[in-house]
Parts: sequence; structure tokens; C-alpha cells
Amino acid sequence: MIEFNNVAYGYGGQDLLTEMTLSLAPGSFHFLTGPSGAGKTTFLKLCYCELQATAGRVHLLGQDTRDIARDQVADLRRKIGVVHQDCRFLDHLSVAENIALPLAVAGKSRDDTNLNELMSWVGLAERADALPAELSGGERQRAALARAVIMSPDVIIADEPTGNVDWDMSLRLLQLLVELNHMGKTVIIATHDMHLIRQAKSHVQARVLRIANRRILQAGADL
Ligand SMILES: Nc1ncnc2c1ncn2[C@@H]1O[C@H](COP(=O)(O)OP(=O)(O)OP(=O)(O)O)[C@@H](O)[C@H]1O
Repeated sequence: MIEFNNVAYGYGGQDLLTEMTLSLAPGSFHFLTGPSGAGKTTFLKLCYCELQATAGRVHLLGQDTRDIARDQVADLRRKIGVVHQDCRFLDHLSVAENIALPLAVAGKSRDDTNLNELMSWVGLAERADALPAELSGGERQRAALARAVIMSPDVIIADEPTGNVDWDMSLRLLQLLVELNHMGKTVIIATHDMHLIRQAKSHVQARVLRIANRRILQAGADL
């Protein structure tokens, strides 16, 4: 699903990440951890073709990212839902309209039944008409997750989804991501939160990737 073969990436000519070789299987659940500034967001960007490796090969959903033409990147990204660290919304659109935005961008019609189901699933049915500015941190994260999955992607990437929410909300977000994984989605979550990783153990077979010394280490089969 996601394969790295001796991949390196650096900003401004110096390698931030190097010698990354790994394979994330379809339907797998991975946490990505490591110190602040280690390169977690950078690694995730390589996983959704926001950045191109400066060395080595990255295959996403069977395609070598070097061979993907600019106009094909949008197609690929529709198969990879991303919850960004600083989830941003269009302030003048309602929560429901923001969540449905990827459909409009892709030129697809909006199915209100599906949208309502999705909003209920993330617990935002009552907030459909609210504006983004009126949402709490946890509601924003759940709206961002709903927006990331509205195109039914194969892969969900979440960058610190529980960074600004309390423990109960962290568990709720984790539960949603576990449910997506149980539906067959490949899930990758960057987090500093070791409690969250331990908590996941009883719900999902998760693996941990750790960035240390510019390299990605697989932390073994268990947590
Ligand atoms: N566009 C950029 N140009 C130059 N340097 C960058 C750029 N983006 C990130 N960096 C640098 O690369 C390093 C890794 O950043 P990255 O955001 O990938 O780390 P991270 O592990 O996700 O950090 P955090 O846990 O704090 O979010 C940092 O030193 C950062 O300043």
C-alpha cells in the first residue's frame, strides 16, 4: 500500500530523513512517533505525495510517485484521506459544507443521506449548520476526520489528531480511527502520546514506527 525503498528527504539540501525502507500493508494500523522536529509530518507528506523523496523510491497504492504526473496527484490524493495537524476550514461555510467540500472539488454530487450518516458517526449531526469558528477543538478534529473520509479513501493519515484535546476526546478520536481500520482502511497516526498508543493495544493490532537519528525504526509487532 505504502512502500519506501531507501528513501531520503531533506529541506535545503541537508537530509532530515534518510535510509527509510519500509512497507505498510493494506489494512494495517500504524502509529508514528518520535521527538518534536524529528520529521513525522515530513514523513507523512511523503506518504500522500505532498513531498517527493530526494532519494530512493516511494510507491503509493502501487504507483511509483516519480511517475505520477501532476494532474494525477489529485486522483491519488482522493484515495488518501489526511487529517492535518492544524485542521483548517473555510470560515464562511458551514461544518456540513466544509465536510462535503472534497466532493465538490472532485466534481461529485453530494448525497445528503451519506453526509448525514457521516456527521452522526463523528457525533456532529447537531453541529451541521454551525460555522467552523463555533467548534471546540475536539469538534474541529472530528469534522476534519469526517472531511478526510468523505471520499472513501483507502488510507487515512492523521497528524497529531489528539494534540489539542482532552483524554476522553482522544479516546473518542482513536475509536473512530480504529473503526475505520476495522472497515479495512489503512491507518497511520502521528502522535507523541504514548498513553494513546498503549490504549490502542486492546482495540487494534497496531505497529509503531519511531523516528530516531533521521531513520525510521519499526518498533516491533507489539506496542
Ligand atoms: N517547509 C520547510 N522548510 C524548511 N524546513 C522545514 C520545512 N518543514 C519542516 N521543516 C523542518 O524540518 C524538521 C522536521 O519537521 P516536521 O514538521 O516534519 O517534524 P515533526 O516530527 O512533525 O515535528 P512536531 O512533532 O513538532 O510536529 C523541523 O526542523 C522543521 O523546522
